[in-house]
Amino acid sequence: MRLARLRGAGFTAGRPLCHGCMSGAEGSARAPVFTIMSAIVQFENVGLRYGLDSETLSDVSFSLHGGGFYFLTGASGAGKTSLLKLLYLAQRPSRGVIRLFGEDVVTLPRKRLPGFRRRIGVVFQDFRLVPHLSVYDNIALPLRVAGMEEAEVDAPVSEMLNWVGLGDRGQARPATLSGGEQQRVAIARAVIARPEILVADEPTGNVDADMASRLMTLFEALNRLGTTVVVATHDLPLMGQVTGAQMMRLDKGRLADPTGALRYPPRSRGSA
Ligand SMILES: Nc1ncnc2c1ncn2[C@@H]1O[C@H](COP(=O)(O)OP(=O)(O)OP(=O)(O)O)[C@@H](O)[C@H]1O
Repeated sequence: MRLARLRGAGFTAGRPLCHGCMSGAEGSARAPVFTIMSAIVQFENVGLRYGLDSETLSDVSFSLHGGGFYFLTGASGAGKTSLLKLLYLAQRPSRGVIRLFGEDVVTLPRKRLPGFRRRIGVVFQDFRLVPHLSVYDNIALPLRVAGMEEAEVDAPVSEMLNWVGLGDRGQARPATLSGGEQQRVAIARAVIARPEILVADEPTGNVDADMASRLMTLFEALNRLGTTVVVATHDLPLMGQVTGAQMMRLDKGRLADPTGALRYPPRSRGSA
């Protein structure tokens, strides 16, 4: 079923995610082809406390809609990574309600969590590549976990390697790559299986401005195919690059707008 979903989304050999999306050839001004749908993520009065410390996140309430593109911003230590961890189910909140895909995931039995996690692609701030696997095998991992037949793995992986500019590094081990190259492998691995939600924590922190812009174009291409994208970043110009994207700002663990209302980033063409 998963494979059928990947195929349905166009991920078959010879049928790329997006011709030229890494070169910007598609152009970010093109209208999204995917209509924004009902709430896919809902936080209601969520609080998070690590141990006996005071709350890292307090009274966080917001809704994200299927097919949307969202940025999460805020100063260092504001709680961005903590919020994303709640979103990709690496952490349970201390209080409040979190619904993903319409289901309450706070009270969900543990055995059901992996099924939810598989629907979410994550670009971790510290990459978390598997050190003993090649770059190629790291990127192929989600397809293999999803049960894709080996004969079908090569085309999308090779294509993804080229998109992130690592076509000649497929057999390298992660430790032999630069930080920026490892980050691109982490992004390729997160997006290759077309997750329903993509969560990326500072995904452009280690790459130059040109590569950051190209990676954002890749995220936009994925978003146009229906993936809801959530990116934590400090990079305001990058936020303004994505047409129609909205942003939330965290300030010392609280949303700057406690109602959860979203804003358009400065310089976004969608903010007019
Ligand atoms: N596992 C943990 N145990 C205890 N405290 C933690 C843990 N993880 C984060 N914190 C604390 O929570 C606060 C928010 O951290 P978090 O990493 O979520 O912020 P951030 O906005 O992502 O910061 P940055 O932009 O620097 O990555 C910090 O004070 C941090 O020390």
